[in-house]
Amino acid sequence: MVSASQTSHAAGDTLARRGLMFILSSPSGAGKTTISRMLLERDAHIRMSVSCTTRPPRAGEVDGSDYHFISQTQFDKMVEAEEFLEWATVFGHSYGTPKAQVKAGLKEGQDYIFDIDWQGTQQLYQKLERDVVRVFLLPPSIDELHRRLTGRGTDSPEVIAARMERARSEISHWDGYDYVVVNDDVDACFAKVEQILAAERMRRARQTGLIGFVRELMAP
Ligand SMILES: Nc1nc2c(ncn2[C@@H]2O[C@H](COP(=O)(O)OP(=O)(O)O)[C@@H](O)[C@H]2O)c(=O)[nH]1
Ligand SMILES: Nc1ncnc2c1ncn2[C@@H]1O[C@H](COP(=O)(O)OP(=O)(O)O)[C@@H](O)[C@H]1O
Repeated sequence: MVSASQTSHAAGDTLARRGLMFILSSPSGAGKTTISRMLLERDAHIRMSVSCTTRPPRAGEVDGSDYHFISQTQFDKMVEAEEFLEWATVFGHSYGTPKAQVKAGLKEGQDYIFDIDWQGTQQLYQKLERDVVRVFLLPPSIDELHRRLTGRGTDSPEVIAARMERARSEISHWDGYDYVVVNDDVDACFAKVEQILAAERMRRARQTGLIGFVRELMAP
């Protein structure tokens, strides 16, 4: 008997696949950054799409890794030159997804995480529907959201108040997403997000190597 590993295509994991755009959105403080970092640490096949922003860096944030921190003038030039896949204004600052890295990577089977808001999600979905997976994280309660924003210790009381103010309107966009996960226990939430990613990677349309493999299986 011939085992799967003896066939020319071996296991399904080795088949060519188009990359996917894994979007994580949530109201500020619900846990997007935490879940993204866990994914990046544990999954060697996914990279972060690093956004440009005009917001000042928070303590501990690294330029080029958390964001590309740029001036409004630089941002406006990039908009003009159509260098963003999408961009939006959030909390009075500009945020945008640079095009260059992602478009080339997807073709080569590279997956990307996008920590972007609902406006950016809509724009990416309109442009690249078949590559996009939209995941929305909810906090277990509004009080817990407030505790997390305060506990993070990165924002002034005024900024926290503005983020809480905006949370309800962000939550109202929950129905523009494919998956909604409540981030109560962080490990349980992460396990669900991992399952979504695993299933989405197996979608037939993404597995570009399947045609040859199936032909081979069906050959007389
Ligand atoms: N549309 C869009 N939104 C972004 C981008 N980068 C970050 N955001 C969103 O901007 C909002 C504010 O982000 P940030 O200031 O880092 O605060 P956070 O919500 O505490 O992570 C969040 O909802 C992010 O998901 C981007 O490139 N495009
Ligand atoms: N499931 C959770 N339980 C308790 N605290 C959490 C959980 N998820 C995230 N946090 C904490 O809440 C704060 C906000 O999380 P963060 O990932 O920065 O949110 P976001 O990126 O959505 O603004 C951080 O201090 C983080 O450590």
